[in-house]
Amino acid sequence: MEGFITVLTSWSEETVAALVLLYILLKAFKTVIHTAGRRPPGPPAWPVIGHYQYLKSGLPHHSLTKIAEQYGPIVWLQLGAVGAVIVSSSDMAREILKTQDHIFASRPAGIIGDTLFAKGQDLLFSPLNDNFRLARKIFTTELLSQQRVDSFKGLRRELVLKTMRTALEEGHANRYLNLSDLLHDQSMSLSTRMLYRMDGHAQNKELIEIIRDLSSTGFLVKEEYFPLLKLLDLSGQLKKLKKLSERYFDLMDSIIDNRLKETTKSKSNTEEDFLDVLLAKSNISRVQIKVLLLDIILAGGETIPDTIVWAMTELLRHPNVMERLQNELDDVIGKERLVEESDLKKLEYLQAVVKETLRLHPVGVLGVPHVSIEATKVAGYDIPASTRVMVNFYAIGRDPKVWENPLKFDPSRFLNSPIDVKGQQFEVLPFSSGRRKCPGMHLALVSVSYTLAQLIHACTVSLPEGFTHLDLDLEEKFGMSVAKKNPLNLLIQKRLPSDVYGRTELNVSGQ
Ligand code: HEM
Repeated sequence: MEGFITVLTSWSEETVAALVLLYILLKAFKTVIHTAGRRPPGPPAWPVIGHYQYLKSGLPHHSLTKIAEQYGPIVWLQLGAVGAVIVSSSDMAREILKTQDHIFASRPAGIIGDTLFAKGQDLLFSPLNDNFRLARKIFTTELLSQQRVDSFKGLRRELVLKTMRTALEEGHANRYLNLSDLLHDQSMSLSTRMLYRMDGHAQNKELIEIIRDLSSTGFLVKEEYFPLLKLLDLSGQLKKLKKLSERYFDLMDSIIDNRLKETTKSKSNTEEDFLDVLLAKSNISRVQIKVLLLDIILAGGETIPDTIVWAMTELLRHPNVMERLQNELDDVIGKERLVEESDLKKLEYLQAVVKETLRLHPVGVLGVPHVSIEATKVAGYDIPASTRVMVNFYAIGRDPKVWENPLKFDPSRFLNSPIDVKGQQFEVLPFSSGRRKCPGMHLALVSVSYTLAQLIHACTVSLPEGFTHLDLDLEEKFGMSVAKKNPLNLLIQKRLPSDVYGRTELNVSGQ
């Protein structure tokens, strides 16, 4: 009852009136939300809102994990007018993402996909259709293929060293800095340089503002679950999203126009970026180009820095793990040079640290909703067509039936273990699996591992005075990427002999 009242009191009178009207209409016309059949279990539902309060809670992946503990690994929720299934175990995830991938690999139509992504003409929000097949092929074989990701190795090195230079300069002046801010700047530069070679340009600043506004608007739009609210748009959310979308489309139009002029004047581009690749294709429209680029900015921009911040937080909370990682780096790299990306495959403990971070902190905690394209059965339960499906990756990585001491940060569990995070095994699925598996996985793993290795090998990282590792919290902030809520302020200083920095771009002024 409390949850129901909290939800209602947080909405305006008009919203409540609209909901009541919707309820009366549904009753009057005997709208059948549940078709006959044996549904998965679930908690009792409230009239009108159903189980929507579980999504509305600050951290939905936590409330959904609690429901799974009570009702089992497959649960039915009525989210306003939308029927949904939440799965929270590796067996159920295998069923959805592998065995019945052909039925569950589509995306539901929704407000974000419609408004920002031109009715799902991108990849992230595309239903299972020809657009999906084309976009997926472009992402996996061209934009984010291993070869393309490797071609940006020099760019990643340049940006990581730039980040470290800023950090060391601040550290030299005894100033603490917010690690998340620093890494988000690095990640945005990486995205925009890969996308269209621009960094620090005025248009780039405009893009950063748009993305910031988009993230703060949030991706759980309640109007999506209550059609009448969508019609009325009392909260103004839809209008706001439309405005942001127009700003983004205008900005990209000017970038594309400039590029077209540039390439007709001279074809002397040295390094092919994503915009070049997409413009060279005759089978995609300008709108598709814009929404595909937005996918990369939104899906990649925050997930990488947020994961590095989680890894650093866990390392600082576990000094023994930090020491073991530093020892590995010193043994394999030595203290006379910096880490290079080509060293990563030799750094087994580093890889285990990254996997363990992704097990406990899979930043895409609930992934992106899937939808069933036809009626089917899962674990003996009837799942109607058009059911929204969410996989709780957060719960799966912490499942006590699978993981011993699941809440302990212990990278050694991944040493000499056949379990990886790449979606082949279902015990841990930070990148999901199947047709919708994250196509940015290779870029993400190499970027996270390389940045983390540089920071731990070349820097000493200290907490503010008076803080110990016991003071570090793991509070989360929900969003498209689940980030650490409280800032991680650090003093970052040199760890290696001075001449190592002097021989690289890390020659910090005044040191
Ligand atoms: C640590 C970093 C990352 C994590 C944990 C992550 C996780 C995920 C997850 C869970 C999904 C949903 C899969 C599903 O629907 O079943 C996803 C989809 C996606 N990710 Fe990532 N991701 C990361 C980084 C990236 C990066 C760097 C990019 C691009 C540069 C990217 C691009 C995408 C795209 C385009 C999709 C949609 C795929 C589709 O719908 O077919 N991701 N990611």
